[in-house]
Amino acid sequence: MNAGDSNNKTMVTSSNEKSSEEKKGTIHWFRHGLRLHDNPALLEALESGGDFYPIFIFDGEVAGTKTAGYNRTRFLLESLRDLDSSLSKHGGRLHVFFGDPVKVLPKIFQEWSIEKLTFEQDPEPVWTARDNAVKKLCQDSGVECVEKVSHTLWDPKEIINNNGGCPPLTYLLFNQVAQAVGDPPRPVDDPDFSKVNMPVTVDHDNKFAIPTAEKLGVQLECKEQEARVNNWMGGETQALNLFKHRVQVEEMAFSVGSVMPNQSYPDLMGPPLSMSAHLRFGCLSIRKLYWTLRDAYTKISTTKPWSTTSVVGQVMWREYFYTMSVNNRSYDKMESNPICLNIPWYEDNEKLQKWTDGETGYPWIDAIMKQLRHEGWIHHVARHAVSTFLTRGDLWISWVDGLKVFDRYLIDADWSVCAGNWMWMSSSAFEKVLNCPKCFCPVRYGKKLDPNGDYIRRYLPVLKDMPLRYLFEPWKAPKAVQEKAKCFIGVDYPKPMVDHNKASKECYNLMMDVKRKLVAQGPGVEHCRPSNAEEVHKFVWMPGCHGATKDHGSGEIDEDRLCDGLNDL
Ligand SMILES: Cc1cc2nc3c(=O)[nH]c(=O)nc-3n(C[C@H](O)[C@H](O)[C@H](O)COP(=O)(O)OP(=O)(O)OC[C@H]3O[C@@H](n4cnc5c(N)ncnc54)[C@H](O)[C@@H]3O)c2cc1C
Repeated sequence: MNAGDSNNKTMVTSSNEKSSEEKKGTIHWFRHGLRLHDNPALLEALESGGDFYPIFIFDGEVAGTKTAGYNRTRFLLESLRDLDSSLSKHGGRLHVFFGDPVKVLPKIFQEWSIEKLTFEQDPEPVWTARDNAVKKLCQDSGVECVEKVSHTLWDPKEIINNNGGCPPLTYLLFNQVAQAVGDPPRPVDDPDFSKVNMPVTVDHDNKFAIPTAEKLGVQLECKEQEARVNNWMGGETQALNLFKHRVQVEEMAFSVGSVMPNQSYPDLMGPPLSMSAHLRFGCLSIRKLYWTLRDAYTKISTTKPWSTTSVVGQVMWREYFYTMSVNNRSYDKMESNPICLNIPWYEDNEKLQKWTDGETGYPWIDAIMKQLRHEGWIHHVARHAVSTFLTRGDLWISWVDGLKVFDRYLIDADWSVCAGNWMWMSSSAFEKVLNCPKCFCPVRYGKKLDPNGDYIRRYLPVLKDMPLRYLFEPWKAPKAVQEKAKCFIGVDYPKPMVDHNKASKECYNLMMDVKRKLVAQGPGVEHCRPSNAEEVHKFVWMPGCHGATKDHGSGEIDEDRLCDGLNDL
């Protein structure tokens, strides 16, 4: 047996209680990793020969279903349908069950004479109790249980062990530890179904069928979700098509000495190009993405080694946030989270609701929040805009509240990646660059990224006839202009909920207070934070913004020194 085999990162629970003649079936249990390619646990199942049963179990939580809104649920169901269709090309099908895996599995172990269960490691601590219970169940019932690492590039526990037992708290440190551990494994071969028999159970009652969102109790949240303007579709087939396209785009960028065109030249209006939701559900293998891009980069940029500034470096952010969360069940909280600073955020449900509903009165912020609800995906730069507005930029409301909203509406919302990004952006950093009211001004930032206002007009049709001059601050439009645009501010579209100039200065001073108190307390709490200002500049889209702040002691901020590069707006 392969227990503890660290080479191929396999963890096995086994028992010899029953003889192998009595049992011949193998189950591969899909949870994340909703793909056939680069799926080492699936390969292990197929290697066994005999009867093979691919399954998925809805237990009310799997793959983040507990908190998912309509768009993410639909994305998951599409991914399952795609998987089912791919399996049917090999003569099989996906068998879907409902209930607690510890109750569902014993029945099918018996009914299908199962001797082996395989699954991909779900590294986040929210899944540990479930998987430990299933491993124990296998042990008790004499079923070999094989778990393989392929949702992440490295086994997060290996990184933690190599960092002296604790997670690397900065991205820089994470990269150093990962480098010391060595290259991640390359993708494994595509599956070969020729050795197995896939019994397709007659299912007159459709009891193994993939349910609808309604059956799962998830309803459309608004009519725009049906329209699918930007058509994000789940499934391995979609993921691989998109991947092919993305590789071409990245290769083209490498060949002209550029990196990360998706982030450097944000296209808010274009067709979906992001792979994050496919990576989140495992429709696309992270190792396939990493190695294809790294190889392409190395081939083209022969002089410069691949680096953390390329899209490969972006993928490392995902690893970093996953690794940090592994031993931390409170990673998505503030008070009980040992790597998050406690900040006395305001509690203001009314303001939180306005932000959630896209009714802040700042069109740039509201358009983003509408897109989030309608389509389930918003660009990285848009995430910066709304996360800073909610937290340190304007409203001084906890990142945990923002996380809950993202976790419901984003199709790529990952328990650890989402919380990690919110924590990093909002609460635990005193980097001057992040404490920059002008950089994150909801008017200036929007003008820079949506210079013609097309994005705002698409997601806020109520403002479609507002002249560009007033589009980002429509409250300044004279009454006659509002009348002509058929949009009265305060009636058809809200007045700004806060005055950004005042609110951002208050937030700045509050953040400085937190900093002063922490400094006075002596050696600081080790917490998740940016490594340095340069990293913030790479992570957050602030072109030309140098973030040089000067606090005159009285809380007065020298705004001209805050972000020289944005003066041209
Ligand atoms: C407040 C906030 C919340 C976020 N929540 C999530 C989330 O729940 N899930 C999620 O996948 N991303 C999240 N991100 C990160 C980022 O916005 C998305 O990963 C990115 O927009 C995906 O676009 P892309 O696929 O074109 O990225 P690319 O630039 O092409 O990067 C390739 C892949 O690297 C990973 N990646 C890139 N940036 C990051 C990052 N900052 N952190 C972690 N992984 C990254 C993603 O898997 C992405 O698909 C969040 C960012 C912020 C500021």
